[in-house]
Amino acid sequence: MSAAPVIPDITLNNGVTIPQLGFGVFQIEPKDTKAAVLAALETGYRHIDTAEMYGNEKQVGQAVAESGLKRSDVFVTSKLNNGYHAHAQALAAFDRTLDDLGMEQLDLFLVHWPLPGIGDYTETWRAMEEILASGRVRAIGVSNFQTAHLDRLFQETSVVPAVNQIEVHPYLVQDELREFDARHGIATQAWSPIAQGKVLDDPVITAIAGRLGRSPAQVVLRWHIQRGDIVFPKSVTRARIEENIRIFDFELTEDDLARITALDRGERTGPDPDTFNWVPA
Ligand SMILES: NC(=O)C1=CN([C@@H]2O[C@H](COP(=O)(O)OP(=O)(O)OC[C@H]3O[C@@H](n4cnc5c(N)ncnc54)[C@H](OP(=O)(O)O)[C@@H]3O)[C@@H](O)[C@H]2O)C=CC1
Ligand SMILES: O=C(O)C(=O)[C@@H](O)[C@H](O)C(=O)CO
Repeated sequence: MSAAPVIPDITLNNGVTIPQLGFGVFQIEPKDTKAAVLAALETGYRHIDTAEMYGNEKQVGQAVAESGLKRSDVFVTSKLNNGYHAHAQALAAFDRTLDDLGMEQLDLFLVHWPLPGIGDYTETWRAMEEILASGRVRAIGVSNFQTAHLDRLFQETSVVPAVNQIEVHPYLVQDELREFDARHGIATQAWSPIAQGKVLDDPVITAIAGRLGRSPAQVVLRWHIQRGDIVFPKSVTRARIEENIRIFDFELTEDDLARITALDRGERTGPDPDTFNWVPA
């Protein structure tokens, strides 16, 4: 196989850098996770996105440890699960995440969901600020926060989140929230970047892919990269893991970008953050 592509870094608002393309592990069974993450690291990915909710932090940690790479060469993100928003529980959950990953320090820790109907995410965020101050995580951020949730954090807490990880793909382009993030120095991370496959047979995308001799997934991932977002497609399929990283040797035109953005139809594949208040039993 040819040399691994060079993946650009994005500099977060506290100076920490993160590879713009990573590898997501949602819905990868624990038994399959180590092999998938090792395949991604062998292919050249240096950024893994996991969460306590995914039940595979241990296997992510094992893959990083067994990869032969230095710990500092791999950027690892995890997320605080929904049942642990209270201050003491958030601190304890972070300890468990580090233990499960088998790491001394995490690169990025996120509040997974705001849960506006049940918790007080400002209390949660103060716990995150304490974790940051402890030096055991290099950056903290949020996930699925809408502008009103962020505004409340700005008013009542001190540290501006480094990232906001939200659902973004051609059927949910989220330009208003992305612009709000950017105005406040928050990097946007686009989850479900290919909408779990739902956008790949769209005629606009297949036509651009055909013209460029690329796959639909490569075109969509390239659209995210040129918009400046951070992405981490998931796959357990070696050929797709390799395909999804080979997006740094071609460019979409301004017209391609605009045509893909115009596919927006406000369609979510996942829950709506304003109404999602699920906590594990
Ligand atoms: N913060 C949050 O609330 C959320 C965060 N996330 C994060 O975002 C990551 C990515 O999102 P995810 O929901 O997994 O969905 P993705 O948009 O990454 O799509 C994954 C699906 O697409 C398939 N696929 C991957 N590559 C290709 C390809 N080149 N061609 C065709 N099909 C392909 C995969 O199949 P296969 O594996 O069989 O190859 C899988 O079914 C997650 O893994 C997680 O890390 C996701 C959801 C919510
Ligand atoms: O994958 C994630 O990070 C999620 O938060 C999702 O699992 C989300 O909670 C969901 O899809 C629930 O049905």
